Amino acid sequence: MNPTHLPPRSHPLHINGVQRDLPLFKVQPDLAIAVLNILGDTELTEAAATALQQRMADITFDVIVTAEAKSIPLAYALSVHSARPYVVLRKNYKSYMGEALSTETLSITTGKTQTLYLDAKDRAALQGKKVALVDDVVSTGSTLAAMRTLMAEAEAEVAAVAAICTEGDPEQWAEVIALAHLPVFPIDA
Ligand SMILES: Nc1ncnc2[nH]cnc12
Repeated sequence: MNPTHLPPRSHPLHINGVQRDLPLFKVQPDLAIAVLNILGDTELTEAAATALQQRMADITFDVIVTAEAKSIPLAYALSVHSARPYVVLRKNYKSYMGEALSTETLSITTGKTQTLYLDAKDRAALQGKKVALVDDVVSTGSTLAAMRTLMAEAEAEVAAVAAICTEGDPEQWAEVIALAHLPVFPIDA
């Protein structure tokens, strides 16, 4: 409890010299999360990409892979910093994606099942390549598991997993290169 005995309404985040107060958002009747949304936040995205690029400097990877939508700016910035291309796993199938691969994931923010698609041209580009999986927040691991499934089907090797934040149980995410950890916030009945 904070001094006023009210539950916190935001959570501070410090990334490579940039500070933000993340608003708390109820995702289940008994649980809130501190929401990180880098869309439109160039300063935070750049700070995170710079720090992650440094942490990944010794890792050999050919392509960055992320999932739509909030982490696309991070993948783009990391692509510029590392001079590697990036691939976005899509949440909706479009006809131009050809014979795409697909798999399912459960979103903590929407509580709904989503499908991730790997475009046929990206599938060809990833075959036999080493990839760095990138996300804004690794939370339940559902998106990460779906990304791993698609990489296995595309015959790409996962060389690294990187995120701005992990969330929940920190020990579960020891393999993830992350810049901060977010607690989750149980809500009393
Ligand atoms: N704390 C968080 N902020 C934004 N997106 C998330 N997805 C899962 N946890 C999240």
